[in-house]
Amino acid sequence: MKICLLCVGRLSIGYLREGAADFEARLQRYLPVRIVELKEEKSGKNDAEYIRRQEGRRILEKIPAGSFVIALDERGRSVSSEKLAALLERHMMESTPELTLIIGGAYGLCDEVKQRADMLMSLSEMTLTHQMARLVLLEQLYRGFTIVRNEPYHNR
Ligand SMILES: C[S@@+](CC[C@H](N)C(=O)[O-])C[C@H]1O[C@@H](n2cnc3c(N)ncnc32)[C@H](O)[C@@H]1O
Repeated sequence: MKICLLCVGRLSIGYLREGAADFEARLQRYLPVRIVELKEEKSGKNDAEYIRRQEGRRILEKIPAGSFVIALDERGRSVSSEKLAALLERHMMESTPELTLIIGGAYGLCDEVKQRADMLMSLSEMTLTHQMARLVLLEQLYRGFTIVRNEPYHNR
């Protein structure tokens, strides 16, 4: 199995870039990880729906065929680290070719992307910046694999 992260926007903050690179490198020990950064829509500044739709179009074009799609949304299903680990393990056992996780831009994800997703997942009920969400997600994926492999990282 491979992991693809589709992210609207870049990591412009140094400490988040550094943290994300660290967890991405740790994750690569378990499986190939590809991070695709998509352009943030700059036009239509006061039209959130237009921005979401434009960014949504770019996201939908990049979803790899045959992948299981998880869209990140604060209103999605909240899962514990153990449940995320179980989900990762299940997809590896079922030979899912690719897990695609999507992080939206400043105005979130459009309905078309949410409908395309197989699951909407929340990292917290609180709203994170898309840059913070990327770091938290990478850490949780790494944590998930250490749980699957029973490696020392997650202390319960
Ligand atoms: C600044 S947030 C967008 C907030 C937007 N107002 C909304 O209602 O979705 C940018 C992106 O980060 C991700 N994100 C932020 N907080 C999150 C959370 N608590 N759980 C899951 N994803 C989150 C989502 O993918 C979201 O589209």
